[in-house]
Amino acid sequence: MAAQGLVLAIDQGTTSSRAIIFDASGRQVASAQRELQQFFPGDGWVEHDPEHIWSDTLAVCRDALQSARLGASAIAAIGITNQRETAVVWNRQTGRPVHKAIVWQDRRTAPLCRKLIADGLEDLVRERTGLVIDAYFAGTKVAWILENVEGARQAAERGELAFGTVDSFLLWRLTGGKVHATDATNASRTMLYDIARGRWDEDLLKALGVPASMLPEVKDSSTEFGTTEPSLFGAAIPITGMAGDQQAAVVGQACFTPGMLKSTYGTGCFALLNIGERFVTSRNRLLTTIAYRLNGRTTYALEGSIFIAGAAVQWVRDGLRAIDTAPESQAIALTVPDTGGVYLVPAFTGLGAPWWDPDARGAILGLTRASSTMHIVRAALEASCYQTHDLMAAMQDDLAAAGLDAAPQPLRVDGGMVANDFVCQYLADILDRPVERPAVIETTALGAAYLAGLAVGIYGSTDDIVRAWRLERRFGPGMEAETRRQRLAGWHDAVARVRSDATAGR
Ligand SMILES: Nc1ncnc2c1ncn2[C@@H]1O[C@H](COP(=O)(O)OP(=O)(O)O)[C@@H](O)[C@H]1O
Ligand SMILES: O=P(O)(O)OC[C@H](O)CO
Repeated sequence: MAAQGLVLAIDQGTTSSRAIIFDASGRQVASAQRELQQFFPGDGWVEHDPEHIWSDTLAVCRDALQSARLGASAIAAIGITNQRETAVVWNRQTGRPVHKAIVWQDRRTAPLCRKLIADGLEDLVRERTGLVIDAYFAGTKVAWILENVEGARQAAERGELAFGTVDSFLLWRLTGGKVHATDATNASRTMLYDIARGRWDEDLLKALGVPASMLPEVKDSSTEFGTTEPSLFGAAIPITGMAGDQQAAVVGQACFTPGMLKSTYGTGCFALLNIGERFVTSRNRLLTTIAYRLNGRTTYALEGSIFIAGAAVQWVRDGLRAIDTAPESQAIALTVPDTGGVYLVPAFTGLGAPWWDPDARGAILGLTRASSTMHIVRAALEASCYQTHDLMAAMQDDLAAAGLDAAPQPLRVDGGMVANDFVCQYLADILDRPVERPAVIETTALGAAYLAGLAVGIYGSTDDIVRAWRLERRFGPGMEAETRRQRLAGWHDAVARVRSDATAGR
């Protein structure tokens, strides 16, 4: 046990930046949050200002310390977790970003991705990085910055520019420009990192024209990354944990055994299944990614990424004005016994796994004169459950193909949307497997705190984290098999209708 048991977790997300101070038992001592300004400068373009990311992060850390009336010396370690894939390029000399951060949701590099596919790189990318070629990942975003920012390519070739995902940029700033590093989970989201061999991949760097001199050092997820510049918080604090937010949730949910899985329902939904230390690629267009790297040992996960989950509820609130608040969706959904055959396919920004169809667009189908906003609200919630079903089915098939134990395990859920009991119950019904909601649904930040705490001895091993996990409620499946079959058939028909390549097939 370390002298001090408090850890400060920084959770820099897509829509907000949070700082949460946890004690050794995983209890929240204090927290602070700021909304992050979004920029939409073109169709399908999404940017953040790295200076906002930095100033908000600094502010929430200071606010959390202040609200707990704690000085920096009371904090044993900092853990950082972050929105993944978002790319920042900055000048090493001045520390200034050369462009706004290009966010994971940004689709501007779709044409470059199509070219990479036409050049026959799909198999290479899958075998080395575990990913599909898609604008989602950081690599093509860096290539875009080098291509489109005046002088950037020449500066990069002179070794003057640094690239990093948000964790890496924050680490650079927090250490006063001394450390340029990332962790293996974040590296695994760049499409530039060979996750089987654990090194940046020369062939992919060449294909995208990214100089190796720009890249951060890749470290374990729980290790010494550096210490904060003393002037920032009044004393230096060690930074000892780092992971992408979905991987941090795997740790926060204590999914340390192969076969265990978690799904996080925030803006989007990201399901990760621990597959152990063997790198297996998916035959169902799921991603293989690094779940965590501890003591030099890599654990992999299969990941299903759905771009719209809670964001569909936001749309029902702000676009449709059918509800005033997100939590209200539960009571409204329960006013009707079912959706009356209405399906909402929330392909607002295309479809993610397992379809990977950037040109699909959302739709509400099955409307009749009896349909009401209640049915649509319910359909928006059910959509996340159906999409999760499709991911789970793909995962089970991949597990069986890889010869791994295929017995379905309970799904551990977290994120803002799982406060909704209707969603959790419908999920259990549609998946036909138990859904477990933990006592702490801020598992992303908790996971970052665990990673940081592991490195400074607050936790002796992952066994301590397994013991700390607490169930709040278990939702058991209760739907008739025939009802489930019919609802899923209706959903798949609805998906077929919105897919951009479906028209030709019908
Ligand atoms: N009770 C609820 N029922 C349904 N959706 C909810 C509920 N509470 C929050 N949400 C949705 O969850 C999302 C917020 O979750 P959060 O984990 O904070 O997301 P993120 O980290 O992606 O910003 C929002 O999209 C919101 O619409
Ligand atoms: O910021 P979030 O919670 O929406 O998570 C974003 C994911 O990391 C994108 O891959």
